Amino acid sequence: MSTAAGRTTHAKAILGPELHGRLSETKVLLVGAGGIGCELLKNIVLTGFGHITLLDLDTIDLSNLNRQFLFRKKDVKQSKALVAAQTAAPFNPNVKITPIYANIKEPQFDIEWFSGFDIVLNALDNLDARRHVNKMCMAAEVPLVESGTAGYLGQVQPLVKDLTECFDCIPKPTPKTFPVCTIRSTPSQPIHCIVWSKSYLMGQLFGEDEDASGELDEAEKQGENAQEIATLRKEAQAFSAVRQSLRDSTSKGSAAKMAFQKVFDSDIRNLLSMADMWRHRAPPTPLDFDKIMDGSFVIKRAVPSEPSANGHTSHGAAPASVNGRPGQADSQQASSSNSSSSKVALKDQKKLTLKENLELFISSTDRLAARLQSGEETISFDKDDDDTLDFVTASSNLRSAAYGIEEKTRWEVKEMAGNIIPAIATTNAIVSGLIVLQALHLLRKSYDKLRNVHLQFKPSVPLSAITLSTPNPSCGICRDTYTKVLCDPARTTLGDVVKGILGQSDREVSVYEDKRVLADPDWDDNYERTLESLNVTRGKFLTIVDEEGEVETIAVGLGVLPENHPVGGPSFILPNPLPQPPKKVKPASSIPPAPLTPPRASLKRSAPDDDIIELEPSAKRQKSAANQDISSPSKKRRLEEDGLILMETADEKLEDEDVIIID
Ligand SMILES: Nc1ncnc2c1ncn2[C@@H]1O[C@H](COP(=O)(O)OP(=O)(O)OP(=O)(O)O)[C@@H](O)[C@H]1O
Ligand SMILES: [Zn+2]
Repeated sequence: MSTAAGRTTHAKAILGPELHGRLSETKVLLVGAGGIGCELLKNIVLTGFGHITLLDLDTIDLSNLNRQFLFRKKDVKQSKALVAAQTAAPFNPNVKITPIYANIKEPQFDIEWFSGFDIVLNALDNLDARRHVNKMCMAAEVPLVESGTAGYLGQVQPLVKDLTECFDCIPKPTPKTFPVCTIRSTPSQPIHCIVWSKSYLMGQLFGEDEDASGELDEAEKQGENAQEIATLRKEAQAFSAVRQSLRDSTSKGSAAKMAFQKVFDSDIRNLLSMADMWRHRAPPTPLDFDKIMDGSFVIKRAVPSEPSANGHTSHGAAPASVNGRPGQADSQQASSSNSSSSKVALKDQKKLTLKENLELFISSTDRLAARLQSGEETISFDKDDDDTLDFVTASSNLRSAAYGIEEKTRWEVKEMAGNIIPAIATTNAIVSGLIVLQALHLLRKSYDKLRNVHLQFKPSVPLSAITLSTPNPSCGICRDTYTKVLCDPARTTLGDVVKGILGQSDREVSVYEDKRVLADPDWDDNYERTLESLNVTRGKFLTIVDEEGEVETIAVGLGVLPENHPVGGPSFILPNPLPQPPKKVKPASSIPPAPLTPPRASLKRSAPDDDIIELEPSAKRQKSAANQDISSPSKKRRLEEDGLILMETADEKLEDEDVIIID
């Protein structure tokens, strides 16, 4: 349609004239101009939102162009927020888009700033920024729509202070980890070899000179096999000669062979000497550098000395193979048949032979060694650094060959090592549409229509909409009573703020900034100090915790004095009226009460630089028992790391489910 009137006809008919009229006045903050953000910006511009602030800290990368349709090749390296705003503004002549190229965590984006919006839409990709925006929205009492996608999965969650759960009401599961011994001596899956290579071997050869003993001490405490730990300790110490050789420019060519022989031959022989370890699992085969190079290497897959109860080994015992090609006696034949198929396969998607992996190991080790010799102090894995990706591909595949595990292509290694789940433009588009629907419910205040919507891999019910839960009474974010103090931190003391906020109340309190304890009832030295000297400045929160646990915590957001504040006027402005935190809801009896105060003994200090200690504010340590057992199926790992909890399986808990009603 060519005219502005024509452009809005449908939106007006669907939304009704009242809401449609209001949208042009609505102030929306969109955080993130990536995969979801670009789609969402296009949607809200076309829906008729009139005042959009778009914020993103990043510049456009070539790899964004396949799904971030507001960007073109010429825009690479430009600010995402600026280019997205320029591209989308002409979609609606009545829209005003304010792009900001910055990190949302910067101090100028304080409570006051957030309060200027009617609604906030998150299109972020990390837990830290999501948690930050959640807290700011709770503090400023601005409704927020949270979202995320991972491959075919997606989620949209509207969050309103005091009405729904906030983003932090449910603790997020920690990323999946593997036991040390699985990674270091008994891998059974390709991912174990990849993690070993990128997190352990890279560190040992090219990282800081550390002996990794802390990790092994911890593993021993956790009850992992003591003899195995002792072997691993010896193995770690023996890295120093290889490290030196890699850093020595006269050892050209020999360092890679030395590293190979240590890691794929002698370390494996050491492990094999521990007979117990291989009773129920197939033992690895030490690799022979020279024989692989001349094509005569034979992997004889041994079987465990005792089959396990179900008759299976922990990883399949493959038949003998020559240079990594099962059942092929002629290695030349193996590599030539492989190279003919590789003509059609893309280079990165081709599985390498054992010899090709060894050659890649040598060349990537040489390249990384040359970088160390020319002054780079440490090198760690980066999926976009070809040298490190080649090294991790080659070394993880060599380890896989030794353990009879399937090898992976460079492309697959990049995905697995970089924790990459391919981003799918369609998923982002669906989720962006759902965000707008939830935003419209919020703006209408149709709270009964709000839903937590999941896009799931279930063809019969691709979308499920779940009724929202009420806030978790133990949440350390949305149960706090938020207020703000405008001040000049160079002239305002901690005591000015805390005593000012408490007013007539004689409650005993502890005061925190994030995890730092600044004061408690027995220790008030810092009350005399200025906020600036305590590094408590604009955008930060002072948390005032009631020692008796009778009333909820007060979180004081610090802002700046207004521009028209008289010079020489008071150094701070308290809120009026003062905050009145509600009585604390007692946790359910099954939940052990969290300690309400930090241990007293640790709070007594004399030296001035001891004036601040780090602790979790007690109110934040309470967790509901019901929230403790969230499991994390590996397929969903990335999304969960990003803080979105998905349903376990597609068939799961749809009692609350209802079909999304688009109105
Ligand atoms: N603290 C933050 N402040 C502002 N913007 C942020 C912050 N954290 C993340 N972002 C932005 O959120 C967007 C998330 O988009 P998306 O998940 O598509 O990531 P991407 O970086 O574009 O793609 P990929 O990670 O797949 O390469 C990114 O543009 C990123 O710059
Ligand atoms: Zn909460």
